[in-house]
This record gives sequence, structure tokens and C-alpha cells, in this order.
Amino acid sequence: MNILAPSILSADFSKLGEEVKAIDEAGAQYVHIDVMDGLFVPSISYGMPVIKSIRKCTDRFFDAHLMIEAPERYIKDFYEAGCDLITVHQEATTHLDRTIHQIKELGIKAGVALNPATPLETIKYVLPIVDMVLIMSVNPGFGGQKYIDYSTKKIRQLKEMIDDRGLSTDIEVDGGINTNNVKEVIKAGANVIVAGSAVFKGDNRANVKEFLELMK
Ligand SMILES: O=C(CO)[C@H](O)[C@H](O)COP(=O)(O)O
Ligand SMILES: [Fe+2]
Repeated sequence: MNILAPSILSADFSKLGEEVKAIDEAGAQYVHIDVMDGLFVPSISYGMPVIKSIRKCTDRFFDAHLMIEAPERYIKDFYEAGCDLITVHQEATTHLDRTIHQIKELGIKAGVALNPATPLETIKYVLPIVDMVLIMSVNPGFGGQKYIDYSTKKIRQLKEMIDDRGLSTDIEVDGGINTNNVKEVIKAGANVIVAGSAVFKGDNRANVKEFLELMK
């Protein structure tokens, strides 16, 4: 089954709780939570207190995308804030294997994210120990950017790597996804779809329903 993970980065922060409830009620399975530190990426978004607050608004799966340097410093804090899956960037942690184990030892899922320019070969050895690989289809740091076309090929190649090794790792695609290109990334092999601006611009309930229909 394909999963929709609306990115709350594009939500109206003045009514974040309502926005989260709306996407939950419309049927989105995950809540994608982008954490930015102003160092790994230029922007600063939000952190644990905000995650703890919205945890009260929904039982949906919290998919945390950490765009922070040395994320190993904060894994336990994000777990305690209520995250169900923590994804770290391959480029941001020196001891990736250790960081993945740190997440899994808490009993939650672990993901690894790759920037557009980072080759798939960099995660060859850790692939069997992660639950999800996040393919960035824009350079991380901002919502509302244009999908980078070569990401489709990268998703296809990752899907081949996963299938060849008999694994069932989830493939998440993040950045510039809209109702015009969602079918293309699913066909390439992605099964967890992040959409920020395409969900929260306009009527978020109707947008979630349109995505879910296209993702069947
Ligand atoms: O990780 C991210 C940015 O770094 C966001 O999840 C992503 O950009 C979603 O926003 P949009 O769908 O508007 O591109
Ligand atoms: Fe993200």
C-alpha cells in the first residue's frame, strides 16, 4: 500500500493542531515532520516542543526527517517527543551505522536520507538495517521547490537494489511532488510520498483525498 506523508512545513503554523487533525481525518497515513537546524540546511524550522504538542492532536505515524548536523545528539529527544520513525541524512552523521542502531534500539523505525547529488552506493552496506530510504528530489531546506527530474531514475535504481537483495525497504520521495508527478514516482518504485505545498496550499482535505485517489 502506498502511504501519503503530508509535510507540515507548509502548514499554517498559527493553527498547526487543526491542520494536523485535518490531514488525519482526510486519510493521510503519516505526518512528515521536517526538522532543520540552520547548519545542515539554511533554514531553521521547529523541534521537539512543537512535535510534543502536535502529538496530542493525532495518533497517526510521525515520520521525522532530521536535516540537522550530527543528529545522533538528539535521537532520544525526538523519540521521547513522539516520533515513530527517525530519518537521518547520510551526509550529516559520521558514524551512520551507529546512528541507525541508536534509533532502532529505541524500538522505532530508522530511515536514511540522501541529498540529490549523493550516490546510492553510499548506503549499500546499511541498506539491510534500515526500514526506509528517503530520496530527496529537491535540495533540502525549503518547501515549494521544483522536482529534480533525475530523481525518478534514482528511485528506479534504488528499487532494483532493494529487490535484487530480497529486501522490503520502503522508498520515500520528498520534494516537489504534486498531483501531476505522483504517479511517475510510484511507478518508479516509491511507496511513501511526501507532499508539502501541494497539500497545504488551498483546501488540504480535498488535496489529501486527490493524492490518495491517484496513489491507489
Ligand atoms: O524535506 C523537505 C524540504 O527540505 C520537505 O519535506 C519538502 O520540501 C516538502 O515540501 P514540498 O512538497 O513543498 O516540496
Ligand atoms: Fe522532508
